[in-house]
Amino acid sequence: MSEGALLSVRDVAKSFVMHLRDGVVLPVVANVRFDLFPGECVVLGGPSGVGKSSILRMVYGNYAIDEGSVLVRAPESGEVRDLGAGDPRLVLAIRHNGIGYVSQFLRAVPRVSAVEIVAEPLVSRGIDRTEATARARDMLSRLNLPETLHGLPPATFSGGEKQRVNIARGFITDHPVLLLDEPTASLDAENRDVVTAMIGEKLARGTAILGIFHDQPVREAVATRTIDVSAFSARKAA
Ligand SMILES: Nc1ncnc2c1ncn2[C@@H]1O[C@H](COP(=O)(O)OP(=O)(O)OP(=O)(O)O)[C@@H](O)[C@H]1O
Repeated sequence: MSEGALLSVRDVAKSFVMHLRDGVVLPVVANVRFDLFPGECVVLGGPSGVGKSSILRMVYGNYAIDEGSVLVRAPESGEVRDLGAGDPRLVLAIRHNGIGYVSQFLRAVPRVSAVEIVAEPLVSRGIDRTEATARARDMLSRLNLPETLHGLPPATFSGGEKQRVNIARGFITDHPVLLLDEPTASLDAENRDVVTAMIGEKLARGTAILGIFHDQPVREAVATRTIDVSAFSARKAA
């Protein structure tokens, strides 16, 4: 692992095997190799279908990898661990205090209010519920979610309202590495600016961000480096 990096992806390859289609193999990426350092926002670029989301999901342990390693530095001990080995306990431990993830869509939890969804990561890390709730409300207000919605379950919220609940939940903790999959896709210009500012604050505190941003103004505002995923295309190489 590179000196000072929080995440090192080393020679990762991934194919999808379509079991319902006679086991057809779809190679996606190969030889994926990059590092992520504190305070940088690395943007995954390249055309649709090239494998950007797949890389994020492999780094988060959602997709198993076929080859290579995903090395993560533990926040307290500094110990380096390989998520690519596919140990589910390690994946859960790293999600707890190592890597945060804001997916494109909020997983709707029935009957749980927006403010509880946002406060939950703090409560599960031992923060008092009253304080966690207050911080969740502040973050939702900063993202312009009307107070009347704070106490309601997001199932009936608009796409942009759900996305803001998702962003608030992902940003409320301080994971050293934060993965963002198109966090501003459904947002209006005002809320895009709020999220851009929130990303800047995370970077200033040393968080390392890896993300996909189709929205060009946001991408230009936040990116410190871009990786063109076409360079890792397994189909081109095949
Ligand atoms: N779970 C899956 N099963 C089978 N194929 C998949 C799966 N996930 C992704 N793929 C395929 O892998 C390729 C890369 O998909 P991916 O979503 O990573 O691309 P992307 O670069 O993020 O695209 P976009 O910019 O359109 O979101 C695509 O051809 C997609 O069909």
